[in-house]
Amino acid sequence: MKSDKVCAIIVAAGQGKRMNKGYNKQYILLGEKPILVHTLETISGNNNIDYIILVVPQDEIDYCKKEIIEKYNIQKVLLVVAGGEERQHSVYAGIKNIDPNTGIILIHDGARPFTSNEIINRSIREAINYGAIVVAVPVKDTIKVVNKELEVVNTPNRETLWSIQTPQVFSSKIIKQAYDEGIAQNFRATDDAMMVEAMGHKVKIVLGSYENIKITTPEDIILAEQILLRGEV
Ligand SMILES: Nc1ccn([C@@H]2O[C@H](COP(=O)(O)OP(=O)(O)OP(=O)(O)O)[C@@H](O)[C@H]2O)c(=O)n1
Ligand SMILES: C[C@](O)(CO)[C@H](O)COP(=O)(O)O
Repeated sequence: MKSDKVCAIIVAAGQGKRMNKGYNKQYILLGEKPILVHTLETISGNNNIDYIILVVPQDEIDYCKKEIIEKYNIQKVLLVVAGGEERQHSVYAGIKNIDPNTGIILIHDGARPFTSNEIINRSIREAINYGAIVVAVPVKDTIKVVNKELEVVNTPNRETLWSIQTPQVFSSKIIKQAYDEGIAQNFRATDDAMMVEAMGHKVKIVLGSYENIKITTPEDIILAEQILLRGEV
């Protein structure tokens, strides 16, 4: 029996509040397809990924099965499960449902439709070697740390700063242990690597792409339309 399956957990159980649409941002059409369909097509089309667990809000499970997976004929989705209050609870819902023969878990935001096969393949390869990787790009702006009064506290050296994206890819043993411990301790993490860092395991950066944006606020849609057009040329 194959004991090194690669699982992709796609977290799409947020509410898209900052998009302010009145419905979940992942159903906004980019070109002719919802954002979530673009994401799922890239992930399911990747030959290194064996199966997908899709995490969505409890009351959107049936809608996603019918209007996303069936309608757009998305392959490899083994389960659609309900997410939780914060992103980390949604990821954990996915982790708890993996096939026991899974060796690698790739975690990706449903709201990042422009990852690529090249990034996915490279990140899986590095995770096999290293155990824990995050895709990221160097920050372009100068970043300042400020206090509650908005006074500048310090300016970190930009060469040490990277903007973190997904996919984030891990050996299943490492990420499972990190999430079991982190959730039990109510540790708050805005990405998956933070959970692994908290357990003392090193995490390595894999170079991503400035096009691998997370669609968060309305102006991201304008940028996303342009990225999509460029990809279709
Ligand atoms: N409880 C949550 C919160 C977020 N996510 C997912 O995590 C990814 C990154 O989150 P973000 O872009 O911040 O999405 P939302 O939480 O939906 O946005 P907002 O904070 O504006 O409501 C998204 O694919 C989102 O669906 C999730 O699965 N479960
Ligand atoms: C995981 C993530 O995509 C890394 O940039 C991001 O932190 C998730 O977004 P959120 O706004 O924190 O939910």
